[in-house]
Amino acid sequence: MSDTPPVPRLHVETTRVDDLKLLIPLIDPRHPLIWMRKGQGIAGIGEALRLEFSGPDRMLDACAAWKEVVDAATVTDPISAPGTGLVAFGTFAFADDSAASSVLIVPRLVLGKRDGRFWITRTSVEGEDPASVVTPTARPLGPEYRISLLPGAVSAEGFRASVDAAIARIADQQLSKVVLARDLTGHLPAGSDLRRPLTDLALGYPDCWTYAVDGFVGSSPETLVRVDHGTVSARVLAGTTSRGTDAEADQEKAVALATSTKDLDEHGYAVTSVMAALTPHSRNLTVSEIPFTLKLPNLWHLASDIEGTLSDGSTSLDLIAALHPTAAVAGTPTSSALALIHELEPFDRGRYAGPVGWVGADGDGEWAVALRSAQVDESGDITAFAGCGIVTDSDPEHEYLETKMKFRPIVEAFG
Ligand SMILES: C=C(O[C@@H]1C=C(C(=O)O)C=C[C@H]1O)C(=O)O
Repeated sequence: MSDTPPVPRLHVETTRVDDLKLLIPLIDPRHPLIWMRKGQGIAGIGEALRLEFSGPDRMLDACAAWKEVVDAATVTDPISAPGTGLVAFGTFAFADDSAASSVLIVPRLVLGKRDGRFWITRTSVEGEDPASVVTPTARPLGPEYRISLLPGAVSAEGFRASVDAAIARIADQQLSKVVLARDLTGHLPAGSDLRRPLTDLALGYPDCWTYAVDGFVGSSPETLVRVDHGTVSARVLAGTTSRGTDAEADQEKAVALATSTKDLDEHGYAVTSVMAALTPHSRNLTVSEIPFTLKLPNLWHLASDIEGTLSDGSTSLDLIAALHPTAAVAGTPTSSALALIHELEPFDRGRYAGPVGWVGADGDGEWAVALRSAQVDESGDITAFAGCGIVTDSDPEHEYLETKMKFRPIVEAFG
């Protein structure tokens, strides 16, 4: 079921600018919109249009609604690069029955930087004075704050017990892999400036997608899908180990991960699920022959890059609908894994592990799996989730420690 307002006519104009310094100081402290990696990306200010979706068809409904918005819009875009012209930032709930809304937001103003090019896109709704969309200036960050995030619905013992239960189901051959998460919760002081944690995430995790959409913030290393002028790509992650305490130990960790049967199995399920979802929409789909080790400040992941050519004109929204949920965040087979998640996780994942990113007028876009994330509500309540893939050889204590590593970006950005 979706709840979409009538489609307004948007007037969108992109202009090239000489330079844009840092994006984060320009955005709204309470309602930041950002998508960036390696210092490049797009930042949004205000809302020209907000579309909300829910239910099992939330992504397909978003595809249909976005087509209507695009058809009704007038777009002037002399640059025509990823992120210029009409764009919407989006975040989608993980589960079909989630109480969390899924949204597409077209900002009034988008500021972008990519490959040495800088631009501003102004969007007004028909009938409005386009001059009312003013260019922002950098605002100093609000007061510093540090909060603690503590176990919410699931304690450490509770999580280990769920992992045990999942291992038993796998031993029973009810499924091959399931991804189980636990939650941390906290409360932000009134008026907290969300640009502070976002700055920490963007600087601390430059190789990850730092995002903020509708109070949902984080830094994800996993590209669900990227569509750019007919090419489709994805980065699949699954299989994790801690960083070593010195260079030699670190290298040993990476080698052990790359040769661990347990992690390679876990990774294989995730790659297979992405290949199966993309194959009907692509040709020449290739995947790294063997997974490589991806080094992040807090951990190592096993990673595979997938690339191909779009064969059926799908938009990035069509593809997130086809891909979600991959075995990196649900399990294998998908339906049994989702049923077990429902049974063992006593919470709604909200937008955690769902698609987060942006879509353009031509359907191109970049979407990450919303990992290393936190949802900040208007009241200041904050909820974060982290999970890990459970397979037959998993060990509950080890998996618990893995969630701790995965919480680190968010815990340190807010703490
Ligand atoms: C589920 C998460 O991460 C996913 C699970 C991984 C694993 O089990 O090794 C690795 C990367 C992600 O695909 C998370 O960060 O919460």
